[in-house]
Amino acid sequence: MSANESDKILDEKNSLHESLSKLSVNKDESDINDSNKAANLRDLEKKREDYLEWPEYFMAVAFLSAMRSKDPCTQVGACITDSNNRIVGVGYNGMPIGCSDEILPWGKTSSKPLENKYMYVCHAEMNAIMNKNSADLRGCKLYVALFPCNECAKLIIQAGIKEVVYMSDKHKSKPSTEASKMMLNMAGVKLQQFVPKNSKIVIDFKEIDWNISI
Ligand SMILES: Nc1ccn([C@H]2C[C@H](O)[C@@H](COP(=O)(O)O)O2)c(=O)n1
Ligand SMILES: [Zn+2]
Repeated sequence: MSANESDKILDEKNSLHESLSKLSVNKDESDINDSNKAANLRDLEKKREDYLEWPEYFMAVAFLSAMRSKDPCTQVGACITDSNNRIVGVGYNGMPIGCSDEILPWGKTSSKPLENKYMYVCHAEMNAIMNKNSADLRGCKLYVALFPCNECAKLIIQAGIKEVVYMSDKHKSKPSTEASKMMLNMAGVKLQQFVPKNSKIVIDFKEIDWNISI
């Protein structure tokens, strides 16, 4: 055999080898795809593990209702639940029913108390209690974004709510928070700061594959 012929045979052999190894990579990829598909199908036959737990769900409901607030500075939501984990009241901070939130002030820096929101705004906790859809709130839990003020603490206690789960205690050095804590502790209301398991809970209408046109 000539040197030319032997080079040609070697080239053909190499190219065959290359094609075979490409085929085997493609086969590996397709094996991985198949096993991913099988795993996904198996997942659809099992209970989901990444569902929202009750506290996450109730705090998320509180935060969602806060999004209804027209307060330009602080939006607070509250959610009350009974011992069967049923939501029995939801509220957010806003002006009293029948009092126009176009007319009453939303500012807080006027030297005239009547021109600030504080005189008028109903707090989220108050609204959640007033909006209750069950006969009474004895033994219920209240989930709220901000620690309740002293006025709301009185309502919580009188309503018979037994536990407050709050997210932020950022006004802890205010006298109204101190008075609130004193009363809630005296009345035996359990206070628990919420530690979120999810840093984000997202509702993305566009991500949901239900043929929704947005
Ligand atoms: N636990 C709380 C604390 C506050 N709020 C509401 C009441 C006002 O609209 C606002 C406080 O005004 P800021 O001084 O933060 O501008 O937040 C509530 O509903 N519940
Ligand atoms: Zn309050």
